[in-house]
Amino acid sequence: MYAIPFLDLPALAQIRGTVVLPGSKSISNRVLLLAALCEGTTVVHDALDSDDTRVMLAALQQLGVGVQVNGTTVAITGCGGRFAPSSAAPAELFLGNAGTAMRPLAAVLAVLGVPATLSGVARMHERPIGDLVDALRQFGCTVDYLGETGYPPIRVDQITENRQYSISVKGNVSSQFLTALLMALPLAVPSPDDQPIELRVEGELISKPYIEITLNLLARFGVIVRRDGWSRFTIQPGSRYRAPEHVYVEADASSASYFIAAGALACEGRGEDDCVRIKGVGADSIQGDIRFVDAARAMGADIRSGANWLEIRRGAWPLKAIDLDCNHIPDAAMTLAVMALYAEGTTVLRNIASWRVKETDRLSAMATELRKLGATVEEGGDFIAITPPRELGVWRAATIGTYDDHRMAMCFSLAAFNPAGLPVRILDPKCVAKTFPDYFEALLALARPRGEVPVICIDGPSASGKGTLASELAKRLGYHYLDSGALYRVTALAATRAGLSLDAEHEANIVRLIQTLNPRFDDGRIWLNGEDCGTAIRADDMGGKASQVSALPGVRAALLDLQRRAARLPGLVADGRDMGTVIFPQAPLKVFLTATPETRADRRHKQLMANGFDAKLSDLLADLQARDARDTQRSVAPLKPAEDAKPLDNSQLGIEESVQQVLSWWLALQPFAAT
Ligand SMILES: Nc1ncnc2c1ncn2[C@@H]1O[C@H](COP(=O)(O)OP(=O)(O)O)[C@@H](O)[C@H]1O
Ligand SMILES: Nc1ccn([C@H]2C[C@H](O)[C@@H](COP(=O)(O)OP(=O)(O)O)O2)c(=O)n1
Repeated sequence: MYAIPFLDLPALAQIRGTVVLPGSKSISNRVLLLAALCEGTTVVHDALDSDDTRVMLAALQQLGVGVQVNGTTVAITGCGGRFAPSSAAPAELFLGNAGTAMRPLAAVLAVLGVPATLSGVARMHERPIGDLVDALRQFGCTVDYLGETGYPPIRVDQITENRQYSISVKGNVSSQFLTALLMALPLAVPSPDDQPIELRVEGELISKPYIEITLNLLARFGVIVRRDGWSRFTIQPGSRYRAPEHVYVEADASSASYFIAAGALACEGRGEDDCVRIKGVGADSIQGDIRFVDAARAMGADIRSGANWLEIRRGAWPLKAIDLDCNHIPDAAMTLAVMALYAEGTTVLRNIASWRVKETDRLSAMATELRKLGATVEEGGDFIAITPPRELGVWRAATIGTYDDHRMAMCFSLAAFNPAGLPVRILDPKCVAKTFPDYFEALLALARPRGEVPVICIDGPSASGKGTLASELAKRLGYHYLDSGALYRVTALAATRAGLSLDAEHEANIVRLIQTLNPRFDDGRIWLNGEDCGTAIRADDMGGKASQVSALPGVRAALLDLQRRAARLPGLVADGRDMGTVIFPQAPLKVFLTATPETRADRRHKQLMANGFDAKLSDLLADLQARDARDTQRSVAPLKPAEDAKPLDNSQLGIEESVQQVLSWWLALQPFAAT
């Protein structure tokens, strides 16, 4: 996950490969709650691990439900409808911004009469719950507003006897209200002698497919609800939830929409494997958003599907504009809005008033951000009409606001396929954690850049602070980091261990040795054939040895490809001696970092001491000067600034000042207009 203020996506050209999507949020949270209401244990497989499922699990634990998480497998030991919070005081449940937790939990607790308060983040307190509360009150439930009437936070308490068995609920604001009632009310009629409960939907029911998911899952847990059209549902007496032992969660169909769209935009392949392949969700899906497939086909996508897979290629190009009632796919419809940027003509998405009460006012947010890219957008009460930029010159490199809305962030990543070849800046990319924490990693693993992957080179002499600066820049930009010196150090370590002298006579053997080495860098650690060799290569004498092997032309050639392959999306910061001159000569920013020899020797001394190595300052100074001499005077790829490198002497600068300087150089090179 990219927990950084912004992520710059370089212009993307193509996409192909297989993606395994995380589990569906809607199914995961329903299944977790239903399992909690059963007697016995249900093992939920392939569950989504995200912000919204975490708040659900935390709430269930607070209510005394047994929860055991092992990756994406969650074992829930239910309470058979009798929650047992650990303390006698009302449970205080914090539900973040998860509508799929707030609404059903509120209903279940109210129907069971379990005293509790339910709250969330500020946006959750702006998302309506009044229609649900009105329905619950008809059934004798006690629900009070703790803030503004009609919105969370709320408090539920003991249920009263004053109940009706024919309850009306409005269907036009959020289908989650009906879902919540359908999940909660069976708890009230466990005996065959109970009265049936009739639920009447007033007004048009929106997002019907989500109700189908609910009914489907209720049946999986042993409760059959009778449905008459979409306006009357009957909860039968004798309803009891039964643990199905194992439940498999489908991959999220809404998350699939981004990869379906990306394939339609940028997978021109025709070969068997030359496609975007989505695993875990397909034609047999119970999720409403699978119908996004039809909408994407209508826009021109070439899609094949099996029971639980999809294969996507570009079909018609440019895409075809559509005019579509999107009431059945409110979430995935956002993806259509961004696909509209690539269509001929104006795309109109209708009947999407519910966008206004989602994670943010999605109608207004979508219109604002699409306009930043150069599109012409008309925003109505319940529709949006999008006309793409007229010509290439109208596209703009935009800084996309994401409004703490995962779908805004994911949708707008698709703008990186723009024909103008412009990058896209996504603000607060970590908001995808709501449903798909590794979304950007998954996208970037399959996408190819339109041009070169952006690279920042930091070259300079030993102990000038290259590694510190480069790794910090990488962290802040969400880029990969290449510590090229570590490759020479690993080579020196392996050659020394193999008893090879580090000279020209043994060059061929050292080169052969490199071919067998399999260094792996992960999370700041360096693995060599399964051994964590991070400490060994930092030993006092290993810098000098690395410098010796690095003077051998064969060694440099053998390590060349390995270094270039490190340039992966979304970008790379590389440090070494010849990053700017030899390895990445096309890099848009090259920095030549220096500091006086005394400063550098002093830094290295402190660093070694802090790491538990003993070293004498005067020896270090002498070693460093010898190394400078060898690195600058060798025949191949000597240490020297690239012609277009920016010099930075950080003798008098702190680490943060150096980072800020280079960041400001980098940001000044980007085409984003200030927003
Ligand atoms: N600008 C700076 N000011 C003070 N100390 C620094 C600065 N940059 C780096 N250092 C410190 O100097 C030491 C050597 O830095 P390092 O990044 O390992 O250098 P290099 O990769 O160039 O050999 C580290 O302990 C680091 O914390
Ligand atoms: N791109 C590179 C990186 C390092 N080297 C060589 C030269 C250096 O003296 C050694 C060790 O590099 P490293 O960056 O780890 O050394 P310092 O941390 O700067 O002391 O490797 C190189 O020749 N080319």
